[in-house]
Amino acid sequence: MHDPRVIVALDYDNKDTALAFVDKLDPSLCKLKVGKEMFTLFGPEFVKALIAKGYDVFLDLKFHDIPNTVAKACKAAAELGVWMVNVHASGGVPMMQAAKEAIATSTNPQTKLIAVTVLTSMDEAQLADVVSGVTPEQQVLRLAALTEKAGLDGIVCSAQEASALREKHSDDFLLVTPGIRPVGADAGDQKRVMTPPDAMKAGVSYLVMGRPITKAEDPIAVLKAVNASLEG
Ligand SMILES: O=C(O)c1cc(=O)[nH]c(=O)n1[C@@H]1O[C@H](COP(=O)(O)O)[C@@H](O)[C@H]1O
Repeated sequence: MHDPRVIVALDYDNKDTALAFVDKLDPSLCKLKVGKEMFTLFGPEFVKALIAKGYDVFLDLKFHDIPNTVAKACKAAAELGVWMVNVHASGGVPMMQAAKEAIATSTNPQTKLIAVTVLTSMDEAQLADVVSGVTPEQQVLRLAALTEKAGLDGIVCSAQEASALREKHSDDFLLVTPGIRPVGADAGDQKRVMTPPDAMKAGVSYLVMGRPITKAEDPIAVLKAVNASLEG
């Protein structure tokens, strides 16, 4: 079956607005991401409603805590029936391994587990405030190696790091990239950005896009244009 490459970030504060948008889509056009805002407002029932409509749902709660806590949270997330969940790679290998093992013993063991490396909103200066002496690309490569060692399915990174990552990781290691901006779109708080076709050419697996689609006058038209731009 056709596997859509775009994951639309449903970052709405209103369930009806989100569902009105989703009702104009179909699961062949995109996957859907539910993040901290919508999950906090509308909870697991909202996630289950999207899954019931046939969508692959990425539950983006970016868990980062001690291994036992993250493992239990990941198991609970997998048991909602989501397609993918994520943790922060900087939580370390034991935390990531515990999360992977917990998903494997859940009722939905095929749930994909990926780890966030360096947030796409961070540039070199911001990263230097947190960890000195490394560029974003070096830090992403380091955390990607840890993630692979822990046996996860892939990482969240920016498309700017994708070609360097593909030199070290095979095509089945998922690179999921937010910070995707079509030419001329407002970057907002994103710092490490790339256009959809350039991201695909760099070796990305899935593109996460929020505001360039959800804030557009005609979101469906923008999504279809992005999909068409990936086919070339
Ligand atoms: O894990 C994520 O999805 C994520 C990681 C990251 O490094 N950067 C990032 O922007 N995201 C998410 O990706 C989405 C990007 O949305 P837009 O900037 O509106 O396209 C948001 O929902 C973020 O929470």
